[in-house]
Amino acid sequence: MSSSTPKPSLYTAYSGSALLETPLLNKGNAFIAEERQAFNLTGLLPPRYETIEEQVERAYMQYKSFDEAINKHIYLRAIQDNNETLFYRLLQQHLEEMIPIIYTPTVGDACEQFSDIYRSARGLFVSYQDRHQLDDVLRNATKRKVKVIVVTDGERVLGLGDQGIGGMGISIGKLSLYTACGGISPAYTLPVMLDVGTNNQELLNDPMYMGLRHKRIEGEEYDEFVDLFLQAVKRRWPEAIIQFEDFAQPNAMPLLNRYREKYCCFNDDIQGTAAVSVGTLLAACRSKDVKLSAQKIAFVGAGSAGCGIAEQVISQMVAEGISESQARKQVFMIDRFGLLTDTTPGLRDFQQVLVQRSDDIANWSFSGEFPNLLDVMHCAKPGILIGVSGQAGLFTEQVIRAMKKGCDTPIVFPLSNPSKQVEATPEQVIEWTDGDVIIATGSPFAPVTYNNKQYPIAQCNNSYIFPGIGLGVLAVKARLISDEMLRAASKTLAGASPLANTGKGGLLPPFTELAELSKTIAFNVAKVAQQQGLALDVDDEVLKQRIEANFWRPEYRQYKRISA
Ligand SMILES: NC(=O)C1=CN([C@@H]2O[C@H](COP(=O)(O)OP(=O)(O)OC[C@H]3O[C@@H](n4cnc5c(N)ncnc54)[C@H](O)[C@@H]3O)[C@@H](O)[C@H]2O)C=CC1
Ligand SMILES: CC(=O)C(=O)O
Ligand SMILES: [Mg+2]
Repeated sequence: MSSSTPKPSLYTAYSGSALLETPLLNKGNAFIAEERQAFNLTGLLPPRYETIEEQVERAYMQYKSFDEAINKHIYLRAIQDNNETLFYRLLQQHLEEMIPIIYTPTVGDACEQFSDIYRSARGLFVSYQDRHQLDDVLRNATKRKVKVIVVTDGERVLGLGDQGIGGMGISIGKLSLYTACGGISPAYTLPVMLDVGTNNQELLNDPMYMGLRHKRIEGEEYDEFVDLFLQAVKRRWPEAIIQFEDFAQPNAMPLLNRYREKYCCFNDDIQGTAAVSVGTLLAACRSKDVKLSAQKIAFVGAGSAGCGIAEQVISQMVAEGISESQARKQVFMIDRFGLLTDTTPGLRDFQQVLVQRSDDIANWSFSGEFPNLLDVMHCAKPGILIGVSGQAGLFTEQVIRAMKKGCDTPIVFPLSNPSKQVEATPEQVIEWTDGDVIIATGSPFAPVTYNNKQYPIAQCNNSYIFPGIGLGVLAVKARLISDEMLRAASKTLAGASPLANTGKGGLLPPFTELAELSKTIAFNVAKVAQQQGLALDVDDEVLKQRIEANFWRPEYRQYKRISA
């Protein structure tokens, strides 16, 4: 991808080693002779000028020399910390190969090993001990004009539980996708780790662990700290989008509810996941020529992601014409102790509205206190099964075979990340359904060949949604991120399904098409924001131009010197 007009020169006061050590500005051997002279770089670089294409070639050769995914990750992160333009150019050229390295599944290993593999600083570590000087902390950020923040407290990183400070890895990975797939300039992105301690004893015992070495701060103190942080963000970058990422269940929904009307924020695991899942389900239903509202759907894992998707599924069913109470009857939430019913104790408020009524399951036969997943398969006969439990192997052969007996062409989405936490592998699901299945996973899986037929495996991951949301929100300076805006993203994704559109190919378009798709998502999201009075009212042509103008490309600019 290359822009038609060269970018204007960039004026900078940096020079010498400071310029080479600023990843947003560093060009390595791509500094031309005049720049080397003007910026005191002569002698600091090998003499030969190189184009970015030549640099990419060398970097790719070096990348290939690593066998293990985690080492490839460390290598790519080092390039990112040295020369961001080169990093994104390399990524752009090898997107399909490298997304699993910078994102799920390898980012999971990077979070687990964060302190062991730590090389250099990136983003902001906002720690509880610094709570009285958050304005100073934010002022220290190396980026001056921040437009997108991904913030985590590391308590539920993918399906890997509490990773403490290691959560920074997921904020970094998400923002890399904002740039690679949503064109948000890396100059405007900021990964944030809110360090409130960790309850992961292994980390607390680990001499290498770099975070605060105490149990997590909880309750009022925690809430106050998050609030102080958000207020400081608002003062420093009033228009920034804040993406809450990988907060654990007790905090995820309350934080979203507390701030969704106040700040331009969203929770990726609740809302982004709901948008991508409903979009992918709509595509799956369209390819089967059935309506989502005619389906029964079972969830394994009634947490943030599960309940977020379920509510969005219900909205979609209602939009298709059935009543809300009927829609709720068609949704079966299964958690650790079985099906959520009106007699299940200790449910959170967002779970209570998703229970089955005892009356409605009175004629079910099951032996435990609550029906388990297999009972739900036998008694409800759902056509859709979604896994968001973070627990590997919960979709057993017995479960999948029972499901297949009860419906035509099951739709099975084991969405837990990273790959090692998946509820069942695509290979297993395809075998247990004799190849008659529509499948999508949260992490990438290679296509499966079964009975001489090839099955591409769609990656139903919120990364299809958030880059386009970011691009759209920034294009019209939206004040808030509404459910309707997320629904527009979801619908756009559903409309781009090769399988639903042509009867062939993947359920979702490949990641290599995501940059273009993100622009369409951005446009549709921005239109809805305008209609809701949440954004600048520009006409469609101007909106398209703004989206293009905001879309950063990894190309070097020429530098001109300004005095310090
Ligand atoms: N594909 C995607 O885009 C996304 C995938 N996810 C994945 O979903 C998983 C869950 O994420 P959240 O909902 O945020 O976490 P969460 O902790 O809020 O929810 C997980 C739920 O699973 C339940 N669970 C645990 N063991 C179970 C069992 N044996 N049977 C039934 N339920 C069980 C827990 O009690 C909990 O309620 C993670 O693995 C995450 O990686 C989350 C967001 C996006
Ligand atoms: C994809 C994602 O956000 C998660 O697994 O938490
Ligand atoms: Mg997440």
